[in-house]
Amino acid sequence: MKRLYPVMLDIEGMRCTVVGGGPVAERKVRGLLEAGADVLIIAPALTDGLRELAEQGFTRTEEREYREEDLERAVLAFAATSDRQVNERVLNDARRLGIPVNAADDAAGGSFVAPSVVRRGGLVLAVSASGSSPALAAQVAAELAERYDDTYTAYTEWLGGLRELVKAAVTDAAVRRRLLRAALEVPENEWRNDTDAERLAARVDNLLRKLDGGYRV
Ligand SMILES: C[C@@]1(CC(=O)O)C2=NC(=C\c3[nH]c(c(CCC(=O)O)c3CC(=O)O)Cc3[nH]c(c(CC(=O)O)c3CCC(=O)O)/C=C3\N/C(=C\2)[C@@H](CCC(=O)O)[C@]3(C)CC(=O)O)/[C@H]1CCC(=O)O
Ligand SMILES: NC(=O)c1ccc[n+]([C@@H]2O[C@H](COP(=O)([O-])OP(=O)(O)OC[C@H]3O[C@@H](n4cnc5c(N)ncnc54)[C@H](O)[C@@H]3O)[C@@H](O)[C@H]2O)c1
Repeated sequence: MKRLYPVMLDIEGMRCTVVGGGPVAERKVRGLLEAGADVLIIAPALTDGLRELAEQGFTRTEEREYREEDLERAVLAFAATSDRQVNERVLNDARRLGIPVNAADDAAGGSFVAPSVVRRGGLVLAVSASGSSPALAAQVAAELAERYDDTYTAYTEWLGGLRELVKAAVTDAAVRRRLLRAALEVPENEWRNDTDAERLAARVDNLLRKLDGGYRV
């Protein structure tokens, strides 16, 4: 089994080429669109879902067989056809061009695998079994989706706003760290009230005062 290195890529506005137009390609395309990618789909036949996305202008689509030029300017490539030889060509072309490539039909053949993903605003949970069991990855992600409900969308936003303030106001790194950890103890009924900049600033002040030693900015 490969030892994989996880990353969270910023692909907003960047060209990602998906070769194939079946249900597997559709799943990849939807994930790419959630990250704001500029998706190009190459396939002679498309699922209804992919056709709809193209008609609504969310993707560019070429209804034909793959050729190497399709990878031009791509930052990511996906080989998701049902034809092993075509997928192999996509893998080789992408490698030659230095583009990271996903092989939907071969866990070991690509340069990255697609994890199962749960999004809660800024909180993104990605689960992989490194190709050994996509079903397990999906099951664990479903469990996480229950554990981390939609509350985490607003919670992550609150934490992000608070952290910006703290980074600007607290110069001591050790204090900053303790404060940001203490922020995780603030109960939901309290952080929900921090609806404007003034209340958020008061929260930072309050957390600072509660730290050992009564440190204040
Ligand atoms: C996570 C997820 C993300 C996504 O696709 O976006 C994903 N597969 C999902 C579902 C799924 N895929 C398959 C089943 C049937 C049950 C089973 O076989 O287990 C189910 C379950 C279902 O459908 O319920 C069959 C399958 N998958 C691969 C092969 C080829 C091979 O193994 O060689 C075959 C055999 C095909 C055949 O038999 O012909 C290959 C890959 N699938 C991966 C990802 C990568 C490794 C991920 C990892 O292990 O961490 C990897 C290597 C390549 C890649 O695509 O990146 C998505 C769940 C999304 C969600 O629901 O959240
Ligand atoms: N990674 C995964 O999660 C996963 C899950 C199940 C299956 N698979 C694998 O992924 C493959 C694709 O699955 P699917 O269910 O989407 O298949 P599918 O048969 O529904 O679709 C295959 C697609 O490939 C396109 N295609 C064929 N030749 C092409 C070419 N020369 N150029 C461009 N496009 C071409 C077809 O037009 C079609 O859109 C399967 O063969 C299987 O090996 C992967």
